[in-house]
Amino acid sequence: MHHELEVVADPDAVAGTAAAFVARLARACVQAHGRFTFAVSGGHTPWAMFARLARERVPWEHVAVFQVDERVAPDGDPDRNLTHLRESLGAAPAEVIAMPVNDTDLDAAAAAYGRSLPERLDLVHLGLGPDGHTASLVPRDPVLEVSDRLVALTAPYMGHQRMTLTYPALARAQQVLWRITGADKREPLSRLVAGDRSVPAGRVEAAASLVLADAAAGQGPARADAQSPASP
Ligand SMILES: O=C1O[C@H](COP(=O)(O)O)[C@@H](O)[C@H](O)[C@H]1O
Repeated sequence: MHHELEVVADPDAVAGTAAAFVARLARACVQAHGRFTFAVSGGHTPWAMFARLARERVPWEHVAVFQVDERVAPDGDPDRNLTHLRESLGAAPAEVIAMPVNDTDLDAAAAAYGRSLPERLDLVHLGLGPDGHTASLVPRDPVLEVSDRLVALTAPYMGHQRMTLTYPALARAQQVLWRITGADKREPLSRLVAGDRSVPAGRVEAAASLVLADAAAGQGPARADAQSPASP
């Protein structure tokens, strides 16, 4: 698929540009159809963007936040994406639809989460691992081949089993926003924008894709690719 790439100076500029993009899209979607459906990824780097987003003009009472992926770990665990998401959103009155990773029957829980997803996700926010993973679509895991479910479980990866949206769920995105920082992402970023399907991120399909990267990640071959202003 085609990715628009915008390279900005540093992680702070990525966070600010991404937050402004999300806020503009949220306002436009709420004005157009009364709701903004937003799926968010986890990891270590998104939270600066969410802290900035909390200061933007967003119609939070009309925002539904879904999770892109989650570690199977207890509520409040520092490894849970939800823990950081809730902290970052603070008092923003968004509806958060958490992945049910504490259910005893995780397969049934994943299927139930799949049923809760809307037909259309206005925005899916994704990160990129140094190994080319995105969401919890991790290299060599059978989850990469799941085509009949919207939500699935992985084998243990970096300390935890994960629940993740699958490629068919990500394909419900009207817009994907990738937020990529750091020199360790340079190689996978090059592969992503080149459409290299040998890395998990390269297999994501969606209606539109904007890649926001800092200079450390966006140097090299990726930098020569298309650049465009970040507006929805
Ligand atoms: O494990 C994960 O890592 C990726 C990348 O995280 P980042 O902090 O390096 O951007 C993330 O997108 C995914 O949601 C997460 O579970």
